[in-house]
Amino acid sequence: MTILVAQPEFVAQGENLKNLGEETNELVLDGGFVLPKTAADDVFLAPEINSFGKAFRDYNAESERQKSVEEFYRLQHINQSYDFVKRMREKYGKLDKVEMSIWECCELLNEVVDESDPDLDEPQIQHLLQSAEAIRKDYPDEDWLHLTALIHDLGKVLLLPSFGELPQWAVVGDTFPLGCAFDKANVHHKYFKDNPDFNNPDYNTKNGIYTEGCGLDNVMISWGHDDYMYLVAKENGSTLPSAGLFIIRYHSFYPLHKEGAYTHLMNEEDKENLKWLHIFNKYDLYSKSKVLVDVEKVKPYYVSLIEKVSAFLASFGYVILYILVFVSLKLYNFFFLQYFPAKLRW
Ligand SMILES: O[C@H]1[C@H](O)[C@@H](O)[C@H](O)[C@@H](O)[C@H]1O
Ligand SMILES: [Fe+2]
Ligand SMILES: [Fe+2]
Repeated sequence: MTILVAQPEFVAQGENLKNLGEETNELVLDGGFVLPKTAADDVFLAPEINSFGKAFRDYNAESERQKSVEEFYRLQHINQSYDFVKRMREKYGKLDKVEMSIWECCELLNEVVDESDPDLDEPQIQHLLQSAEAIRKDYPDEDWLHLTALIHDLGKVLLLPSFGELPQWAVVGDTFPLGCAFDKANVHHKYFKDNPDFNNPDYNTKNGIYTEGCGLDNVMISWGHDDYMYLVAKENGSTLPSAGLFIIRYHSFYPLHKEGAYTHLMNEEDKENLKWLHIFNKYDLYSKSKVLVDVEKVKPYYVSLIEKVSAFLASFGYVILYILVFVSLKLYNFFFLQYFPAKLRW
């Protein structure tokens, strides 16, 4: 298995489904997750209803849960302003909270439930494993994708006391850019009218402070678990391919990846990476289920994925390290730094 991928090659979905084998149109219900079973099937067949008996991401459904989700978006839309995001980026950019491994952090999500999500009210460690297990089945060789799924929502630890105990509106929910007009494609768009940026003439035009094609890297996106995890990955020197980092950073940016809004801000690299995000999104969304993953059962696989190269280092020892350090620092990175160091600064 290749473990060091500079940038994974994009394979059209039908191609990738070949490994599912059988030439049948039958659907397989697997822990609530429906997979298409034919190699000829180019179209991903997603489950039609979530575990509450509603359509996925139906923000207008009549239910108690939907009322609290709407209240969540009211608060989020009012409070996430350009200045707020700027302050959060500065504050959390210091990475002075704690030091812990990826798996330790996953376990903290046992305590976290996402109030913005109409499709899942299970502890978030379940969501990490449900999405990672689902994507692993269809893409068995793309270990960077398994790891990306495992960590994509880890930033939700921001809700916990040792990470600053931010309110839900500052951690979860769909994301959107600040510094330009709020697009109608955002769910519950009406609540933006009470956002301090709404009437700011610098911010309320289509491009606002940005230029067309400037690249999402240069855009201030609402603060939350996506940007925080991206920052942690980046600052800890993660060697995940750029598509993995893109998925982590923009997976909640539904107005863009689902509705096609704000695409004028993307550059060429963003467009390439978006193809992988589209694939990832199906697993992120449709794996949400009441059928829980047995954490202890799958733990060895994910722990070994996180630790992969440390084992390599231990077996070859310092002699090789000594030689390689002198050959080139790049080679050192290539052979010894897996996607993440053992302990991360958060
Ligand atoms: O409610 C959900 C949840 O917070 C997810 O983690 C996020 O990625 C989605 O965009 C959002 O709709
Ligand atoms: Fe998320
Ligand atoms: Fe997710």
